[in-house]
Amino acid sequence: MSAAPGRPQASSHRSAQHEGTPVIPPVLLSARQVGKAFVHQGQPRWACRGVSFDLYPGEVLAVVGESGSGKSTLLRLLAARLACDEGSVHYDVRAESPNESGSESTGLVDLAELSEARLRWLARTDWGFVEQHARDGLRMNVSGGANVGERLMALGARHYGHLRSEASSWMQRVELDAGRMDDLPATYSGGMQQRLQIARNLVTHPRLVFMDEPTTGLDVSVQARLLDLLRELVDELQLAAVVVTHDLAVARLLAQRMLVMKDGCVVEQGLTDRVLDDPQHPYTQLLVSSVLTP
Ligand SMILES: Nc1ncnc2c1ncn2[C@@H]1O[C@H](COP(=O)(O)OP(=O)(O)OP(=O)(O)O)[C@@H](O)[C@H]1O
Repeated sequence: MSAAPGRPQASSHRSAQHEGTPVIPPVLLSARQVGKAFVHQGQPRWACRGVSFDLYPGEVLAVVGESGSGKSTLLRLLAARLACDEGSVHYDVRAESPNESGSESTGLVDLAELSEARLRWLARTDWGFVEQHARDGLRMNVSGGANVGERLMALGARHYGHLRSEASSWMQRVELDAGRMDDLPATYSGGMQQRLQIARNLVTHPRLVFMDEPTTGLDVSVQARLLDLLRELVDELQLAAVVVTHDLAVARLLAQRMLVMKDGCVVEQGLTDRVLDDPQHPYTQLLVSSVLTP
């Protein structure tokens, strides 16, 4: 395992603890100088570059910026859906993840060093990924209940009665009528599909959920209720999340911290209230004032 740079080592934690300094919780996800380039008209062009931050368990980070600023690319790098061209992403891998060779590391591990089996395990159990368009995150040809039960089956659950009862209870938890569990998702409204996608992701109690514009494109009233629901679930389940949004109100409501991206780079980061109430970078000031100005 290669340690992420720039982080205090275990011994310095111990001495800080000794002196009565508050103990820093272990990092869940760590990005260091993360970058990705795509070829555009024969030339590589950086979609995002030089992004660094640490995310702690139970913490919600919003990534904001205008269209094309690199938010979704960053999210896909963090979730190992894309490989970094520069830098690295480390994740706190649990001991119970599959370890076929018996030699794979646990603790904070570089995602680039994980086997396909371990990455698949993370994606199906310890992580969730909520897509902007629910149909990209659902299996549209199986029932709503099967969509929720599927991730449990990936963990080895086979008892049909248990799978149905878990699916039913999660559907109710996201305010869906459990009586619709045998219906195909295509027969659900957009807001219902999004709630189903959230249930599908949370059924395995992931520690980290990636969300790409989770409420964009829905009616304003549906959006407001969905945001409340997400906030309740994040609190109740102590989820860590990285939420990509162009909507500063979503960042304010869901996230304790935020990154502001422009042209693939982070121009400002900090506590959400501080960044939104006292933006330092001219671009953040512009974003904030464009929302406030009628
Ligand atoms: N698969 C790809 N191939 C080529 N270029 C890409 C690819 N994905 C993203 N890009 C480019 O990378 C840049 C950043 O795109 P990205 O989708 O990450 O931005 P974004 O901030 O999420 O935008 P939006 O809010 O519109 O989704 C854009 O210039 C985009 O055209």
